[in-house]
Amino acid sequence: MADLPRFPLLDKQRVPHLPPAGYYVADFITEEEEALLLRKIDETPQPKWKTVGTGRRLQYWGGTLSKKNVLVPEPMPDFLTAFPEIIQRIDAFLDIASDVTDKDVQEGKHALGINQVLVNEYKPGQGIAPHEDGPAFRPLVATLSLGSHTVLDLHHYVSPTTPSPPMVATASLDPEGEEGGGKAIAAVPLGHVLLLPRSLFVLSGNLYQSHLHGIAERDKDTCVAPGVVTEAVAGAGGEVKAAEVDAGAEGLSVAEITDADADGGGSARPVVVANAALLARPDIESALANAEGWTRERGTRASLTFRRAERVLKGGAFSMIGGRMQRA
Ligand SMILES: O=C(O)CCC(=O)C(=O)O
Ligand SMILES: [Fe+2]
Repeated sequence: MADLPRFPLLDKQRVPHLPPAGYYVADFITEEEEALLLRKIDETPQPKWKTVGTGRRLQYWGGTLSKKNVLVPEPMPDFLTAFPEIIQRIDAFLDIASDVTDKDVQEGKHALGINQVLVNEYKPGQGIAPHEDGPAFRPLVATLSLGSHTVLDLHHYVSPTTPSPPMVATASLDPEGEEGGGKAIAAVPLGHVLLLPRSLFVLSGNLYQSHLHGIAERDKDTCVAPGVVTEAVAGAGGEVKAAEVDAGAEGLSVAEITDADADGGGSARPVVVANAALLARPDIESALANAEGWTRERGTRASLTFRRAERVLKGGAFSMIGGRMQRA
């Protein structure tokens, strides 16, 4: 697909204060479906798991990329295609919400067209270094959160020639967080999104292609809504800094608390969550509107990231034998 589809029906779910575009959909699945998916993920045999970074575990379904960024396909498991039929549901949801035509869909041209699912499991204190998912995938991914909330941080690059650049960190361009990429990123994220269990977060376009995302290694999070002046901030002399967001024509800015993310570990200094108004949880939304904010310990969270590798290895000398792609 040459152009990325637009999502007119998701306007109300568009996360404000962020470059285009992130969409937050609360309660995409039921608690029963969440429990079933968590059980199936947990039951996955040991060899399917890979441990990376600080102990985070992950699984790939649908195949992995070759060195040339071509997906070597493998069948999807029943728990992602049959019960719950979560892959079809996310594709249908994105098709309906987008400007993709019925004819396109009948011809198999979906807005996303999921062909790979990445499962990450995070224990409290675990995260994922800021990274890009990269050009091998369509710049449209959907992530389902299970088991616990987390806070997703969105980061931007800074030019090394910027006069007095802000504190910088080195980006890891490897989604498994094991290789340093070398490009300078701003030390303070440009925004945060609170991901509650059962929500679907859609990351697309500029936000996918020109920014990074990551999860800080914390045991608990304290979050506030945009515009709330917290005690921590007031105590620090009201140091609320407006981090200019490089949002192209939109020219947005996000209130950002100085150093809110600089200290990891168990710290729970407040982060401003851009999707505070989209959570569909009045109790959490009212806590976010208070100076004390909403504080919650992280539990074990599993996320499923649904994406489309643009290039897929076709038949030829290979075929599906015994459930795996093998030389025929
Ligand atoms: O767990 C998440 O929400 C993000 C996972 C992610 O960014 C990745 O694995 O590429
Ligand atoms: Fe990612």
